[in-house]
Order: sequence, then structure tokens, then C-alpha cells
Amino acid sequence: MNRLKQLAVCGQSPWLDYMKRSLIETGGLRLLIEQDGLRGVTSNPSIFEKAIAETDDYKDALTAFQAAADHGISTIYEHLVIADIRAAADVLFPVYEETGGRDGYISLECSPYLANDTAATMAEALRLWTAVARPNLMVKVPATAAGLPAIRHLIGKGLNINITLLFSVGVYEQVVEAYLSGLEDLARGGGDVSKIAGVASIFVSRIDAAIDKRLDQLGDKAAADRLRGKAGIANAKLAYVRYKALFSGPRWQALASSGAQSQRLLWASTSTKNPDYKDTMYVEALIGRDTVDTLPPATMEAFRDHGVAMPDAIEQDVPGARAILAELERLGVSLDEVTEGLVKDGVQKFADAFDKLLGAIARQRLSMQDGATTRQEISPGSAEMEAAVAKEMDVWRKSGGIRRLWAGDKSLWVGRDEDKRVGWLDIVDRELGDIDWLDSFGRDVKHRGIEDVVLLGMGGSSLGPEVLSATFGRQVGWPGFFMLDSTDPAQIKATEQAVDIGRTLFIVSSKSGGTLEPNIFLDYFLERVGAVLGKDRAGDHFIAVTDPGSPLERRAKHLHFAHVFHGMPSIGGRYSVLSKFGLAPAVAMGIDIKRLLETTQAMERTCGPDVPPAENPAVRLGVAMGVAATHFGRDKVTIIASPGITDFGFWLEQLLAESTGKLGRGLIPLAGEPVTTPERYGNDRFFVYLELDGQGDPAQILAVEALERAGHPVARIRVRDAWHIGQEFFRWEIATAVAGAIIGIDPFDQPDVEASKAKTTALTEGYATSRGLPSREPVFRENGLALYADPRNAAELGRHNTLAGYLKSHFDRVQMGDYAALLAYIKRDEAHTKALTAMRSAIRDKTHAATCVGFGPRFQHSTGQVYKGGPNSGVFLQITCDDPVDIDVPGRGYSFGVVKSAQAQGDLEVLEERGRRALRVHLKSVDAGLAELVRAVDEALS
Ligand SMILES: O=C(CO)[C@@H](O)[C@H](O)[C@H](O)[C@H](O)COP(=O)(O)O
Ligand SMILES: O=C[C@H](O)COP(=O)(O)O
Repeated sequence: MNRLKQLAVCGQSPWLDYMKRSLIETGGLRLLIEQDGLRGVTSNPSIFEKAIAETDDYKDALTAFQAAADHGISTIYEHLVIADIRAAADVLFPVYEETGGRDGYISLECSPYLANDTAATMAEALRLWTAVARPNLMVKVPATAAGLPAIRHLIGKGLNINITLLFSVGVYEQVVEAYLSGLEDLARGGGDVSKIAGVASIFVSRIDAAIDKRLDQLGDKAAADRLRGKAGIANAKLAYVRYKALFSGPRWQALASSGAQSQRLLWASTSTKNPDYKDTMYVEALIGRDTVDTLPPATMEAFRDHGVAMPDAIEQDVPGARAILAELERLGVSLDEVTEGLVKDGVQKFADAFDKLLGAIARQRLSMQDGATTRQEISPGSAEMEAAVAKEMDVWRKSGGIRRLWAGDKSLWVGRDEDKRVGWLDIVDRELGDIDWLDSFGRDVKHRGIEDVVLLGMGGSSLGPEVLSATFGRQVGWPGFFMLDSTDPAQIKATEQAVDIGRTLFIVSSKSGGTLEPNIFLDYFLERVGAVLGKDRAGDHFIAVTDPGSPLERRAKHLHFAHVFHGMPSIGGRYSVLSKFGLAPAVAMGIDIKRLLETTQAMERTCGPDVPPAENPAVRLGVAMGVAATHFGRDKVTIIASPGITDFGFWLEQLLAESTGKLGRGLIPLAGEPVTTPERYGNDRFFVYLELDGQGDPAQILAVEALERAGHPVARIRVRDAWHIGQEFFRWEIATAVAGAIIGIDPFDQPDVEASKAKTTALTEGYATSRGLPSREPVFRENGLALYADPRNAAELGRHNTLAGYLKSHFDRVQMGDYAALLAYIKRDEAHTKALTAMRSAIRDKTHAATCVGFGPRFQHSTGQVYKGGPNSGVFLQITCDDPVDIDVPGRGYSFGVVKSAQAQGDLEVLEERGRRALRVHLKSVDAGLAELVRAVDEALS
């Protein structure tokens, strides 16, 4: 007789500890049932990892599934695995029927990531049970502290449960208790207990592997030789003794009389790990009535070939088994300690296998995408950095960092209210579900013959739409787009003059609704529109994007705005571009937001909670930036963006600076700095090169290659086309949150931006009552330029006879690892940008420091956070100017020029209060003054 068939004669059911698609498709499983008397199958994450990652069995199914639509990694995994489980269940169904539901089962394990989470395990088990929809399924739940209550609950709900990762007899007793209580719950609720089957899987060989190792370390060779390879079987024998006791007596009889089956012991981990042991050792010793033995193919083959079936072997020499375990205890080898460690280790092993499995699926998904997800490559710069990044990546993998991030686990950051700030993670799906309203708004804009759209807003409420407008360009047949984020009177006038006021739609965008700038822009343009169209009709040319219940919403309603779009309180401004803050302006510009969002969805899946760090581009990027900054002082994130997506750099500056720049830490992002040769950069840079496919600037490309060769870390991202810009928003949002966790800050607050806002408001309100701003005496004047410094900075600068002398002294304060920032409260236009760029290049080339340029007050709502709240490594030159033409803010008692002065003054005061190295230069005439300043900076640095 086939030796395997003898097991059934001995009362034991042989199951197969293995699964892969071809086993079912080729009829192999059916043959095992027919020829070997196989009665069931078990699977686990390691088994599916080998099946999916190491065979070609699933290639066609995966291709077909992805051809229909793109899916997330877990969805693909479940699609493949559930199909296998169902197919195997169907092949095993005749066994299930023949044995009256005692055998014929296939097991499917809950995600090992959930092993320490009762509620999530329960939800997952129920979901899998429903999805597989086969009566001969067993859902596997681990015997962890969190698993035990889930086991009882699930049995009570009528599920067949295989309890896995069970090692200790003590825990086994709790498992039986959960089983019995679950059945009693089910009966109490009117359920049929006779329909329930369950097994308790005791892992055998792993116990020996762990104990043998300890024995070898004892230094008592005789004892080690006596006890080696004995503990696993001894432990199983004692478990069997308990099985017989626990499934007898009145409590059990009451259930049995209602048709309940006992929960059989299943021997798992039955292949020998030590080649010195007989390969059928764990099968032969564990034969016993009413048990299951699950065998991997090689063990099954070995037993078929030369196994010896001795009935009731499990009941032989139980006193000997007790003696073995007692001797181990005497020798100081604690079985409890070992088995406890094995549960933890087992969870980690399955999680490791699951990581590999999901990683393999993620790679296969990407390889099928033909570039639908934008690619990213990171050159680490040095071997040390590569090693440090790899170490941190492992921390992220082992601690489930990306899953915790997606779950909003605030302990990943500083543990305040970060869990309430992660609404941006699934915003793309939400917005796709709400797209009709936005579309009808787009039709309305078109229908009304709007010529231009002007967005009034600051920072997170404006930089995203600015990127969208610049990246997509003007859409044929749709309005032009302008954005106003400056209180500079000349800038406001220029915006007003660029549009036809009577045919313009104004989008007032403010998340809080209380920010001063958008509110006073609204005051001004409302009056302008009213003057052209009549006061009563003015409101109809405005829409608002704001959080529900904000002061702006109240104003919008009062003024009869054409539309009010709501943001979500769980999404901070700089993370809001894929919500209404970016989408409402995009629709008004005529951008197909459905296409934009659907393209972005691919990146959302690529960076999902189920994509392990090695395959998750956002984690890789965030870890690289975080490690570069915290371990290598490379905290100057230098953004080089190709033509076509230049403005993305300004959005990214805000995201990185405001998110990470606080508590004296953070990344200092800088965009718009011209590229140069490697030796002109310090060792404090982390470069990011973003290239819009087909629009790469050859000079930038060569420069980036040289940087890589010179050993600077560089992240390269190639954006396929404009539609893929949404993917970048999403990638960088996650990467920033990851980097924030490594830096150890709350990436969702902006305390120092709020401080500046408060200061500006106080100064402007003070002006309205006193008609003046506090004034200061300059420390020096020359050629229409005046220098201002607080006493500390003035003392540090010393006394000089020339402007260049002061500037030299100021920039001499730039040390290795510092950065220099030009903060200019002047009109943002090409000529001024050019002059500031000339200055920053000169400073960079002379000092090798990173340089930043910000136009005020725009930068206050962006990089301003890190300048004030980040490391004290900035040397600031504030540039202010007289405004020859000023504009009154209607009804407020002050002008835009006053607001701008208050903003500059407030900002400088905060910088000074924070001990920053700061100097202000005031230009009487902006153009002549700038030219003079460029000259003086050159002289100072020569
Ligand atoms: O389903 C079960 C147990 O219920 C089995 O698949 C179980 O997971 C396996 O036997 C073990 O994981 C295999 O353990 P090992 O041979 O790797 O030590
Ligand atoms: O980045 C955010 C700016 O400070 C503007 O804030 P807000 O959208 O609440 O007006």
C-alpha cells in the first residue's frame, strides 16, 4: 500500500503544505488526492511568495488582469491568490463532501502585517472568507496575543479557522478555549456548530532548530547530544495529551452533541531542517488518530518512498517526552522563552516573505506599464551614504513604515495630531468620485465667455495652480490664467492691466479663509469689477476655494459668489493641489482633470501602503533625502527642473521647506539656482533633477551627469508628459512625509508661517489706527541704498565706509554648510529675477554656499518656514524698495505698499528674534537700486 495512504489508516489526514497555480492546472493536485490519499492543502505567505515570485505560473493571469485596468498591489495579489484558493477548494470539494466536512480544506492566511491587530485581523478574515466564498476554506489566524480574541470572534461568526504560528502548549490551551467559546457563541446566536471545522497548527521543526542552537551553546556536549532534535516532538506529544483532555468532559460533550467537530491538531513545519536528521522524522513520530500532518512536497515524497507508519506513534513514551522537556528546563533552556521568540520570529518571517511577494508583484506591475508611472533613479553619491540609506530602508521595511504612514500613525512623526492631517493620501480617489460638480463648473466658465482667470491666494493655495498653468500652457478656447500672490503695488497693477476686468473670473483661494493677502486682494478686485459691471453683479465674477465654515466662505456667501468649493480640513495647504485647491482652477483653465487624476492614480498605487520600501519610489526618495540631511549634512535640496516644468520647483520648495523646517531641523530646498560645475558646490547638497521628457536642457543634463560622477547624491525623475505632473505632486508629498519622519518633526504644521502672519496683521492693524509703522535708523546709506540691521547684527558686521564693505562683512559670515538667501520684497518679473539670479550665482561661486531667492511676501508662505524655524544656517539679505505708485486697500485704512512694508518688517523681526544673520537693504528706486546692489555684491565678493 502507498505509504502515504497508511497515514489515513492510522487516523491521520495528510495535507499538502504547498501551492502554486500549475499544481492545479496540470491536474497534479487531483492526482495527489487520488493516488496518495491527500486530504487537504495549506498555504502561507512564504509558499505564495515562492509560487508568484519564483515561477512563471502567474504571468499570463497578471498580464490579463492589468490589461483590463491598472490595479494596486494588494488587489493584484488577492486576485491571483483567491483564484488559486477557489480552484484548489473546488478540487478538494469531493473530499470535503466524502468526509462530511472533516477534511478537504484549503487554508489561506490573513496578512502577516495584521498579526498584532485584532480588529484588522477580524476584518481581513471576514473579507477573505466572503471573497473566496467556499465552505471548505480555512482562514489562517496566528496564535498571537492579538490573534486569540479574533479567533473566538471569527469562529463565533461561522468561519473555519486554522490557527497558525502555534508553538507552546500553554498557548494551545488558550486556542482551544477560543475555539470552544467561539462555538458556544455561534450556538447562542442560533448558528450551526456542525458546519465549523478548525485546526490548531503546532510548528514542530522550528522548535528543534531553536533549541538545538541553544544546546550547542551550553558547553555540555553529552547533554546536547542526548537532547538534540527531541524537543519539537516532545512538545507535540504533550499537546496531543492536552487535545485528548480538552476535547472530552461535559463542556465539550454539550457542543459535540450539537454536531461540533473537535479542533484537530495539525503538525506544521514538518520538514527536517538539520540534514543529519532523517527526512521523515517529524512525520513518523507524529502519527496519531484525529490529527492532520501538512507536508511540503519533498517530505511527502520522502515518506512515500521510505516512510514508516507506526499507528499512535504520538502516544508512545509520553513520560520520556516530559523528561526531555524537564531536562531542558534544568539546563536553563526555557521552552516558554523559545516558543515566545518563535512566534515573534514567525510573524516577522511571514512578513518578510509577504514583503518579497508584494515587491515582486510591484516590479511585475511596473514592467507591464510602459512608462505609465514616471521613473526615478537615485545615485547615492558615496558608498557610506548608500549603506546608510540601505540601513534606514530596512528599518522602514521591518517597521512597516509605509503602512503606518498610510494609516496616519502619528507615532511615525512626533505624535501630535498628524493622524488628522493625512486626507491627501486618498484625495485622488475622492475627487474622481466628485468630478461631475467640477466639470459642470468648467462648462459654466466656458458658457459665460470668461477671458481670463485670476487666482488670488498665497502659498499652498496658489503654487499648485501656478504649476498646472505653466505645465499645460493655455488651453485652446479656454481662459488665460494669472496668479497674484504679491502685495507689491506694481505687481497688482500689472495683473490688473493684463486682464479684461469685466470678462475675468477671480478665484479667491484660502484654506483658512483668514489669510490677509487673499482677503485684501478680494477687497481690491471686488471694487474694480464693481466699477466696471456694477456693484450688484461683482460677486458673480468671483469664486472661492476654502475650508468649510471659514471666514472667506462667509464673505463669499454674503457677496453672492458664483461658486464656493470646499477643501478638506484634513489636508494642509501645501498638500492640497490634488484637491479642489488645484482642481477648481485647473477646470477653469480647461485642463482635463479626469485624465490628470487618473494618471495620478497610477502613482498613488505605485507608492501605496502595500508597496514595500525597495519598490516604493516615494519611500526611497524620502529615505534618501532624510538620511542625506540627518547623517551627512546634505540638507540643501537643490531642485533642477527642465524647461516645461520649471515652476514645479517652486511648489516643491514650499512642500519641503514648510513640512520639514522646524524645531531647528529641516531640509533647505532651493529652486531656480543656475547649475554649475561640481567643484563650486559644497558637500551639503542633495540634487533633484526633474526632466520633462523631450524637453531636457542639454546643459542641465551634462551638469547633472557631472554631479553624479563627482559623488554628489542625485535623484533623477523623468516626467513623461504634462499629464504626469500630478504623479510628481503625489510622489513628493509621500516622500516629504517620509523624510519628515526621519528628521523627527511634524510635517503637517507651519508654526513660523503663522507667527509671521500674526506679526503682519498686528503691524497693519496698528498702522490703520496710528497711520505709521515703527521705523528704524539705517546703519549706512549710499547711492540711494540704505542698510538696516538690529544691534546684534550691526555689531557683528562692524563699521564700513562702503556698501560693498558691509556686504562683504555680511557674506563673510557664511560658513561651510550655511546657505545664503535673498528675500526681495519687489515685483516678481523677469528682469528682477535675472538680477537676483546674478547675485545668487556670484555668492554661490565665491562662498560655495547654497543660495535661495524668495520674493516677498510670497516666500513667507513657503520657504519662510524653514528660514525661521529650521537650522540656524541661513545668512539673509532682505531687499525692500520704495513704491512710487501705491494702491489703497478699499475700506481698510492702509495701502498695499504699507502691507508689504509691514510684511518685510515683521519677517525681519522674526528672523532677528530667532538669532539669524540678517541684513536689510532698502532701494529708493527698485531698478537702479538693484543694478547698484548687483555691482556692490560683485565687489564685496571679489
Ligand atoms: O498552514 C500551515 C500551518 O497551518 C503551514 O503552511 C505552515 O505555515 C508551514 O508548515 C510552516 O510555515 C512551514 O514551516 P517551516 O518548514 O518553514 O519551518
Ligand atoms: O500655504 C498657505 C498659505 O499660508 C495660505 O494659507 P491659506 O490657504 O489658509 O490662505
